[in-house]
Amino acid sequence: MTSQSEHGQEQGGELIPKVYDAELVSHEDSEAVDRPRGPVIRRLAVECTGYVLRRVRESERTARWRSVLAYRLRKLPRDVGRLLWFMVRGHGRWIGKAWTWATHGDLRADVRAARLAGDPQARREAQEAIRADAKTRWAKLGIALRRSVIGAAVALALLVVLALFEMLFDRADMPRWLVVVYEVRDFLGAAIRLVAPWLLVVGPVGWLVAAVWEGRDRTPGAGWLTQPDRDDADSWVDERMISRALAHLGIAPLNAFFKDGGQLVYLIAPRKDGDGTFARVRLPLGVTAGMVADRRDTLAANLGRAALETWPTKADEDGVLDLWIADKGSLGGGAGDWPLLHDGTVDLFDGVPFGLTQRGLIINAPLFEANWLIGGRPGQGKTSALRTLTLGAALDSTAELWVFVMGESPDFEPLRPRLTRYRMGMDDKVAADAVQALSELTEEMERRGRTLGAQPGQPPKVSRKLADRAGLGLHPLVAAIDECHELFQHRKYGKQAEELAVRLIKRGRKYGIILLLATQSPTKDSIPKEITRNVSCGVAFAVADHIANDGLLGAGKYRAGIRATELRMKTDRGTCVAVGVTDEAWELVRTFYVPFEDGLDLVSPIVARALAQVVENGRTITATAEEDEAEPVDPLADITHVLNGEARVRTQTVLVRLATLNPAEYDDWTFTDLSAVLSEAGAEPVKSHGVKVVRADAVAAALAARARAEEPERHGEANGDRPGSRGVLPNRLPRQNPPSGQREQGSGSRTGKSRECRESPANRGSECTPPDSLPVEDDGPRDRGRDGP
Ligand SMILES: Nc1ncnc2c1ncn2[C@@H]1O[C@H](COP(=O)(O)OP(=O)(O)OP(=O)(O)O)[C@@H](O)[C@H]1O
Repeated sequence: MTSQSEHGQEQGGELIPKVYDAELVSHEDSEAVDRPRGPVIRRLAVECTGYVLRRVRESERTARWRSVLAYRLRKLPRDVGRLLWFMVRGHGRWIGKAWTWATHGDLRADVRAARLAGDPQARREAQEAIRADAKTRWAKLGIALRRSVIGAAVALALLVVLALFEMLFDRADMPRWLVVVYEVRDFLGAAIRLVAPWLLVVGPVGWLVAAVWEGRDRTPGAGWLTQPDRDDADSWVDERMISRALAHLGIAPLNAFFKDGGQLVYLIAPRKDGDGTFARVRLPLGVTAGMVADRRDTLAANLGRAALETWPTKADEDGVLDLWIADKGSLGGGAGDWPLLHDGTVDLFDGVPFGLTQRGLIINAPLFEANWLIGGRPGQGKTSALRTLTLGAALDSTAELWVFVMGESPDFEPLRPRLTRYRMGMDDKVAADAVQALSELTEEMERRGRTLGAQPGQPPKVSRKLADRAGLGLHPLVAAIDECHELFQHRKYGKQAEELAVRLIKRGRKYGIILLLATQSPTKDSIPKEITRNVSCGVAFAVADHIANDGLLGAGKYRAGIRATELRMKTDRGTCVAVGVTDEAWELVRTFYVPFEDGLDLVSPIVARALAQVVENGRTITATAEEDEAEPVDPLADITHVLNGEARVRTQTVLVRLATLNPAEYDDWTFTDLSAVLSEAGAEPVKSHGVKVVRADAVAAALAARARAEEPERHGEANGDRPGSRGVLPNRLPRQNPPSGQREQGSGSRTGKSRECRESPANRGSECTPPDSLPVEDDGPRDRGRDGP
């Protein structure tokens, strides 16, 4: 029991402690009480300090201000000297202004000008203006003085009366309003006593600050106050630098603007943008972005940059300047390795890695729903760029690729196994095949239109899903034509090629037909205007003039400062100006380069990968990419053929027969052409019965002599590289010409190599040649090779 009363009561078998004194506390307070106090406070302090320190350290602004502060401390002596100089100059300017005011300097200048101009009327008026001004000035001064004296006298009289009244009467006996007046007087007196000593200090300081302000540097901007001494000072561009550079361009309205103390409005203050600085400036009245772009060299020099590193272009309005300035030297060096060099695939609907922008970002160039026009002076990287795009397309296993090279160049040889059509050469046959291909592409476009229309929901364009359905034949079809000016300027096929290409460019995009054109010569004659107008992606490597520039990039681009004329031959090889490849108005692109030259072939492994992908994805493509190369036209052999075993045939008849045999080649032949070929071979036409005839024995002798002459040449070729070839071709390079045996048969017939037959735009609906077929007689399109994957 005793123990129960001391320790508590027992309830239900449990001992309840006895409470002698207590206080009601909340749950939180009780928790706080329960926790040991010391560690909590310490932890809180540590956490707070850590948070503050982190914020301080992380804050970019703090870092910047620290750097500015350190810079200013280092520059303190120079700044103090500068401020002193401003103060002196400020006083000087005030004195100058006071002197001008006091002596009516501006009006006197008018008098002087009138005297010099010999205009007595203007002079008299200016002198009268001085007199009137002086009179008004003194009158105003008199009024101000009078008002001040009267005011001071009234105030003094009031104070004296108040003082006397206070001497005579006690304030307690005064009426309330009078007490208030005394209180106001006392308050004002106290305030003046308090402020006066401060005024003695603040007054002179304010005076000095005003003098410094008056004497401040009035050149544009005020960056000197904040610009820190940075490690990357070379890259540092600020408003002051830009304003100063613009102020010294020699553009009259800009000069006047700055002379009058104008300050430019920066719609976007200079900010880091990739490997450079970007700013957007509203230009003053009378100045356009084009005027600044015209003085790009001076602007670049003023900014301490190369012209290529300075890009003044028009923003949305003519009066707004977009200025991008590269960090010094950042545009040197190539774009690095192509991201798909060693692995990776492409979805053509997403684009192909093409190069690095000036901002250092990779451009995934759009291919689907796009057409490209690539151009520039020789040897600047057009073909390589075209090849990179085609290689990218090859890595999309659904894409079908056609390539036409209108010149003797092996740049696309390694791609051959992946190409559905490939023609290369300078002869008319390649041009004829290219036109044929364009014509078939337009037919294919119509077919695709019908196929799309038959799909549920009538989709307006090909989608990835539709392209993947092999049965529909809506896969991406990329047709690349290198040196396309040769085609568009072709005396026979040029016009037709132009019409077909324009139709394809205008309408083929949504059907997955993509045209890539590259040219050395982007003039208005070589590249039809309609093509320039309608291609979505324009790429200009170094070009010679504004005509070529706008021919590739679109009208008005040169004017707007988007200029590939600034790119230097050789130095800027591989760098181009491109429009339409990103959402930006233009890009300066360092293109990726996949080498195929000097024995280094990195293209073939990619093609091998592409082929493997095609097989892996269940598409059918065989290594029979070697198209049946057309046998080069052999006029001598053709003449023998049309002589038909007759001993003599009239030249007129030979010409008619030749035109029937091969209209593409001989349709426009005249006697001169025939005679030239025969004379060169030593079988010139002779006169017989008053008409010119071709003698069969002379032609046969000429053919035999040629065969004898060619024999050692062929042996020589077998033992070494062919002269004039660019780059080293892979071993598996297919034969370009038919075997000599076939040539000697000289019948003018064409040979068709073995190939597999699958459905393709080219052969869809037509009969296929069985594998290992014998020479075919047909003269129609001969490169109906294997289909697209
Ligand atoms: N992006 C690049 N980076 C580095 N070098 C390049 C690049 N593109 C091209 N080159 C170099 O320039 C050379 C010429 O390139 P390419 O054949 O593509 O020029 P082109 O403009 O097509 O010339 P042409 O008009 O004579 O056909 C290449 O062999 C290569 O050495």
